[in-house]
Amino acid sequence: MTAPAPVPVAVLVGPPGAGKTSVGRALAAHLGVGYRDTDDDIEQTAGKPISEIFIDEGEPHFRDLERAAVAAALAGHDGVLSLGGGAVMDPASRALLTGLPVVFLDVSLHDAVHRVGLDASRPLLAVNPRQRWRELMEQRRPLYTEVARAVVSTTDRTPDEVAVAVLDALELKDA
Ligand SMILES: Nc1ncnc2c1ncn2[C@@H]1O[C@H](COP(=O)(O)OP(=O)(O)O)[C@@H](O)[C@H]1O
Ligand SMILES: O=C(O)C1=C[C@@H](OP(=O)(O)O)[C@@H](O)[C@H](O)C1
Ligand SMILES: [Mg+2]
Repeated sequence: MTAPAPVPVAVLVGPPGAGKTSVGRALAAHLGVGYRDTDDDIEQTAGKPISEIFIDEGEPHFRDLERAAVAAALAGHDGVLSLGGGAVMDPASRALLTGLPVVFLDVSLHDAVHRVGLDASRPLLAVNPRQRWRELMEQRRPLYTEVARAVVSTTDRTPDEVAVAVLDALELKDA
């Protein structure tokens, strides 16, 4: 008999600057489980930072790597998983999220841009970050909402406070 495939205990989605990576680490520590981030997996596969993938091969290539990274992580991780902010744009990735404990980390424009505006490591926000972030969110908010079992705001909260709110939202408090 083959062992059942691992299922992540929580999957975090949301826009850049929502705090997916910071909250994901805090949540994994609270739960005593492993942490995985598809952006880290992509950088490992490519052997270079995301900013360089965008410069050298362009966004479509990054999205191909991201689709593969999401599929691999969802099939092979039983801890906390954070996705890159644009991962939900891919229909195949959205389909893979069906039925999983997905949390949409929401955040105000003000807080997000304060956290990551003009950040060279996020090429999509490298120019005119306020406008770019607003446009990204207009396009993606329905997708984050579609895949999520719960929505948790990270505005005016520390990553630890958000992690506790995620535990609550997913009813993992006694886990
Ligand atoms: N709740 C928070 N309050 C203040 N700063 C935060 C919070 N969450 C994340 N940050 C900071 O914002 C930046 C982006 O956070 P990160 O976790 O990488 O977000 P994401 O993965 O959603 O893009 C980092 O510098 C991080 O330290
Ligand atoms: O929103 C996006 O399209 C992106 C978000 C980034 O991850 P974070 O959401 O963790 O910042 C990273 O995957 C890449 O720069 C593209
Ligand atoms: Mg991140």
